[in-house]
Amino acid sequence: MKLVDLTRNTIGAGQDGKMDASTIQNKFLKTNDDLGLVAVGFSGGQCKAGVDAAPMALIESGLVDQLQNDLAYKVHYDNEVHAYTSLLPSSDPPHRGMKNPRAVSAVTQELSSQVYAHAKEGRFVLTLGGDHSIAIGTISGTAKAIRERLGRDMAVIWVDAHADINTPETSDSGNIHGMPVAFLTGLASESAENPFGWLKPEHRVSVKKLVYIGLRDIDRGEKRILREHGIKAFSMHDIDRHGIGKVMDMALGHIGTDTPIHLSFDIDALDPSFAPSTGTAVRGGLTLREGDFIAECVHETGSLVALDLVEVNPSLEQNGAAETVRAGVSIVRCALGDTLL
Ligand SMILES: NC(=[NH2+])NCCC[C@H](N)C(=O)O
Ligand SMILES: [Mn+2]
Ligand SMILES: [Mn+2]
Repeated sequence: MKLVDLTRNTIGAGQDGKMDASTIQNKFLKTNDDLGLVAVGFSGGQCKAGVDAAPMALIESGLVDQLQNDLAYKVHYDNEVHAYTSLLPSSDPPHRGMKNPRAVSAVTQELSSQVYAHAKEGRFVLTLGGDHSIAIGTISGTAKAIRERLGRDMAVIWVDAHADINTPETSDSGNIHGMPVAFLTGLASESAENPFGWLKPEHRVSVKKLVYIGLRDIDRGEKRILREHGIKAFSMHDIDRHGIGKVMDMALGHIGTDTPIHLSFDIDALDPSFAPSTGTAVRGGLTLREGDFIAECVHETGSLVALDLVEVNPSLEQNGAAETVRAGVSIVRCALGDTLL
């Protein structure tokens, strides 16, 4: 394992006169500047149309351009927003109360191997969603690649108003975007008829390496799951009490310095005044600055290996769409090492 190289921890141009992708040396990636980008235009984990248009909106607002030109990343991108239409079943009746189970399963399985292919090369993986069900694909893909490359388990920081840890049985809505964490941690029962039977042990993450930030709308069954498994969670109440600085110290302290981190950022973690265009907005959320700060702190660890940005829905609250997209771009930039100075 590479140690943090303090000589690179300087601001601006390196010795060769070229900008570094980041001044923070990443401990777990092959290079500091290779970035795999996957754009996922998928909305089947919930019922509102429009979240599939987010990757295009983010890219059109200049995200890829900024990653390449401002932040000096080598972006590996197939120039396609994947809708996975050929994988979608013609008929997809509910299963154990889940809506669109076959579609979500097929799409996340394919996405998992796309993310895996980037992560296996030692690249940072940025995935633009789509609804949060896609995290079944992204996190399983990075977890598997990190195990194979480094022989390590990966941690997940889940920034969200919601815990998304319903099992099909505890879910009231049947929307799979409220369940990805249950499948990824193996908490959703693993009977033979599980549509996510393709998820194998190497795809999973431990509940012990899972940390939530920003929670404020948790279903009854989810509260029980969080309590029973002693899952680390920082709610908006905790952020009000301690401040975001202390909360980040505690969250990162729980993970430790020797563990690769996958950050899954649901834009609805932000208060609707900053990010109104999202399918399940909840009042009382993070300020944009707090969201950026979370992303900056995770970047600073030098342990971040992947980022998801999900649940931007430009067709909702049309007046706020541009602002929500801008908030998403800002979070991504901060997680990738953009700093003010
Ligand atoms: N990724 C999200 N925005 N999830 C919202 C989930 C809302 C609710 N807990 C449900 O299970 O349906
Ligand atoms: Mn959410
Ligand atoms: Mn979510």
